[in-house]
Amino acid sequence: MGRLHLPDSVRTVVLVPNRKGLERAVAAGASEVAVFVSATKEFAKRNLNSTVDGAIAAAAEVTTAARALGLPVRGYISMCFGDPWEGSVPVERVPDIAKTLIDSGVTSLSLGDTIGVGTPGHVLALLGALRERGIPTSQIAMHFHDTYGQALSNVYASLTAGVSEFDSSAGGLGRCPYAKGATGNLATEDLVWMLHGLGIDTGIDLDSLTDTSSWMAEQIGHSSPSRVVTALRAART
Ligand SMILES: CC(C)(COP(=O)([O-])OP(=O)([O-])OC[C@H]1O[C@@H](n2cnc3c(N)ncnc32)[C@H](O)[C@@H]1OP(=O)([O-])[O-])[C@@H](O)C(=O)NCCC(=O)NCCSC(=O)C[C@@](C)(O)CC(=O)[O-]
Repeated sequence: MGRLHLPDSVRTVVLVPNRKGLERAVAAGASEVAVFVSATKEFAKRNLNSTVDGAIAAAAEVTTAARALGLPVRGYISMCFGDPWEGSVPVERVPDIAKTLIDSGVTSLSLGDTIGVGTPGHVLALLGALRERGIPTSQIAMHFHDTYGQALSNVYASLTAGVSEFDSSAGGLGRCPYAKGATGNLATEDLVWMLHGLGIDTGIDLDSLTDTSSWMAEQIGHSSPSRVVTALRAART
């Protein structure tokens, strides 16, 4: 992070698994930190070398310390929809974890469809269950992967339920190396194209973003899975 020269308008949110991570993020100048837990036992073990409850306890400890420093904290819950080893994750499993994170002081939640198996019906059922638990959509971001091609539909369903914050990655690059079968996050370009089509101003220059993610894809040696990047590049030839 020390080598990034970012404008003040850019928020750097750093995933931290424990106090050591928090200390390193603060030293690097992070403007926000994110703790991350799992709705499934197997991923808690593989991703955090912990149990579901152990990871939540560690996240609560980091949250308390981060909040004492005045840092916003986002609480990620992975595997909210399905898990490669445990299969479909029942809706009722997530609200308790979400409520515990909120009660521990996180300023917002991000519900992860880590392996991209979620569908709009499941998204609406999950957001409804959280609303019934008293967790407003204003505190919820959604984190979709596009493994089954459902990410944009899931965003649209989330928008209809009142969610206005979504995670995505430039060019759809990046994936979680600890989740078997996980593909890249929802591509920012695909998300922005849809949002602009809905008349939602993102402030993002799609052509510049496409240039950047095309350059990134070249640096890491694999093409961007983003349909919009592919289409915009083809339209320029
Ligand atoms: C949590 C641990 C460390 C437990 O791993 P562990 O082995 O149980 O931890 P440990 O306390 O025994 O430490 C092992 C070594 O790591 C060091 N260590 C310990 N902590 C840190 C730290 N923060 N920064 C740097 N070094 C650290 C520690 O100092 C020690 O070093 P040694 O003494 O052996 O030289 C490990 O399981 C881990 O790093 N997990 C995170 C893996 C990861 O980055 N996963 C991807 C995150 S993205 C994601 O989860 C999905 C999400 C959130 O994006 C949304 C979604 O799609 O679901």
